[in-house]
Amino acid sequence: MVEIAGVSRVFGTVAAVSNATLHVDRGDFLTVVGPSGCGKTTLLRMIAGFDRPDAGEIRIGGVRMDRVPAWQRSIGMVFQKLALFPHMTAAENVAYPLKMRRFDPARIPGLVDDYLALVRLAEFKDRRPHELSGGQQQRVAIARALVFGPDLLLLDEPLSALDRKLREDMQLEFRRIQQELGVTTINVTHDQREALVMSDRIVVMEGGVIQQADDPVSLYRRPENPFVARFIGVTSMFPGRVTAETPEAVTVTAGEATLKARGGAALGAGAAVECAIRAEQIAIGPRDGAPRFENAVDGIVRQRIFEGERMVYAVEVPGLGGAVLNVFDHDPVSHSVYDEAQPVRLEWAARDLIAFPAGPAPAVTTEHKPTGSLTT
Ligand SMILES: Nc1ncnc2c1ncn2[C@@H]1O[C@H](COP(=O)(O)OP(=O)(O)OP(=O)(O)O)[C@@H](O)[C@H]1O
Repeated sequence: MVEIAGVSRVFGTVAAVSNATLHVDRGDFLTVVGPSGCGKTTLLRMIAGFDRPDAGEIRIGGVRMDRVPAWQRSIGMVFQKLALFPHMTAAENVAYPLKMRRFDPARIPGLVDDYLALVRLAEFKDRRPHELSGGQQQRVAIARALVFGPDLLLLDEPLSALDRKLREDMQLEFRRIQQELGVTTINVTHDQREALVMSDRIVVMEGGVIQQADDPVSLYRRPENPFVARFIGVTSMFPGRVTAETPEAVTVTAGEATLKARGGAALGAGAAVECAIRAEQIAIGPRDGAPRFENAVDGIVRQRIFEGERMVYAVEVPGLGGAVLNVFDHDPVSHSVYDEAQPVRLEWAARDLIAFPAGPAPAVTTEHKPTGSLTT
């Protein structure tokens, strides 16, 4: 449905987007996620037609977009700053794009009612924006973006102005509507949770470069470089060196510890590595407990935070050069609780420790489902 091939955009000396290649299947919800300044809005603006690539090409529905102006593209948009017309009712706001596109006036009231019902605002149709809550206003914006049946929906941080509870409700609401209509959607956000909750596929960007594109579970399970490992989930990192390697497992020395890590990376004995371990994969227990996993290190609790559904520990590990590892205990009610300054043992399975080659992340552009090459 959307094909982006080798797209670059440079502003002066800033490479906002570098050689981005990705595709979005019809009906998919794709989220571009990355920290502030990573280039995600620039990419979205080029898809919308508000800006043009310096190199590469964008196709929507098989058609090259080079000479198609924004207003001729069949795209609905919802942005963080809502552009609802304050003097119009919800129904008039939703009718607006239909009037602009010269829909048959006899069809307009029915379409407006259908789309207000879709976003569960049927009984609010006569209210003006200031008479609606933030979430309700956002629903009007969604109805207005979709009512004319666009081929593509673009979302640019549409939920970031909402408070947390409302934002989480609206994430599910967006997903419900998107699945009900089957509209192809590209969303940009800096919020990794939002990306995981809403998307069929996620593209992680950093420094204008696509770092990884994958479905949410694969991205979480198999980050391809330290940036993705750190950005998605809560991950602790520490340096090490490979001492032995088989296809199944890598043996790493890190500080005074010898650890087993997930295999398959073909690093080679002697390679310097960055080790990554997720907070929820680490088990915390007493130092004299029976061993449970291949890897074990002794540490001292430096911080403990009770978040209700989980306990969050920061544990200093002198044997790992003083690295501080984040640990989640997701059953803090039935498990023992450890105090600050208390000695503990941390354990985790070999399959959960990832050894990445040390050094700058390679500029990889990976696609889980590769498409054929594009021809002009
Ligand atoms: N019109 C412009 N002129 C000059 N530089 C720009 C312009 N637009 C974007 N940039 C630069 O390009 C880079 C990418 O910007 P972009 O807005 O795409 O990032 P972003 O990931 O959307 O960030 P944020 O989450 O903060 O909106 C940044 O370094 C930004 O300063």
